[in-house]
Amino acid sequence: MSSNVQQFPQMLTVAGIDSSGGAGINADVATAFAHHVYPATVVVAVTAQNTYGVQGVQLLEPQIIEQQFASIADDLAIRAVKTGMLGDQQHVEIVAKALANYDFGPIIIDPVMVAKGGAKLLSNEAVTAVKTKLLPLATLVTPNLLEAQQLTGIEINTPDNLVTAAHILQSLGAKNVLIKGGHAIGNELTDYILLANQTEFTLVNSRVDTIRTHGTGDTYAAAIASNLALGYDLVSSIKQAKEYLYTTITNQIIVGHGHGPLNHWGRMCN
Ligand SMILES: Nc1ncnc2c1ncn2[C@@H]1O[C@H](COP(=O)(O)OP(=O)(O)OP(=O)(O)O)[C@@H](O)[C@H]1O
Ligand SMILES: Cc1ncc(COP(=O)(O)O)c(N)n1
Repeated sequence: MSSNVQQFPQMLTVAGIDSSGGAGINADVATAFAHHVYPATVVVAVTAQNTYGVQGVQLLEPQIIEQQFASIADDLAIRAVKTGMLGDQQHVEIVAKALANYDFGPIIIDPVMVAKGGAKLLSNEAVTAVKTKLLPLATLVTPNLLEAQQLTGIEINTPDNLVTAAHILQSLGAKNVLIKGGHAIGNELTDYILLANQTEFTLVNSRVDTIRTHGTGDTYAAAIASNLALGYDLVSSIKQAKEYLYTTITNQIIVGHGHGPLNHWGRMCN
């Protein structure tokens, strides 16, 4: 019998597990596989959640988090990394230290703070650690509007404020900034991107009328990281990720009774 050996680029996600499978590491792994990228995982938190909300959170002990990083760094060839839910200040600091210590390629920081259902996934005290320890490492930071407000301290209620917020995020150390517009009011959603070379662009799409948007932020960042691992430049990685995300939202699947997960088979449906 002949065997078939293949190699796929490897990416790493550092985040929490979602028992309902829709967000966090679960979304990241599904996204990576859909991109033909191999996902490694550092689990920072285990959550009990479903499409109605988050019922429980358990942050893992620092030692096992550090060991996961070391195990991966000793053996795999990671070409891009993304972070998601990190929980509290201590865990943000552990992750920042590991990311500064190991070379996993470009670093995408998705500063997850609150789940769709309103549960807090990052403590208030941890926001300072995200600003001072994680943002300086970020190749790209991908806050939603509320997270961008928290990190910059300014209210984003005009296009000018959005641009100002992106510049503040750069001044905190993030090389490139993507502020997501999913939480805006209205049917036209705009993501604003400010690149390291000071060029800017927007990605605009219409709002799909659905409540099945559990894990959109994770999926977006994981798709960008997957595209970077595949060797695409940052701009095309972002644009392709946005297209991927849109296929997962428009081709809906029914799971649970609340904010259901995305459809990572979406591209196969078109
Ligand atoms: N109903 C929708 N229709 C189309 N696109 C959407 C919809 N909801 C979110 N998106 C897109 O998904 C991306 C992420 O949106 P959002 O701003 O909600 O991020 P997020 O809050 O980090 O996501 P999450 O709530 O999953 O953590 C954005 O590009 C946004 O335009
Ligand atoms: C483990 C984990 N990570 C991230 C999210 C955010 O996703 P959403 O805002 O769609 O609930 C989540 N709910 N759970």
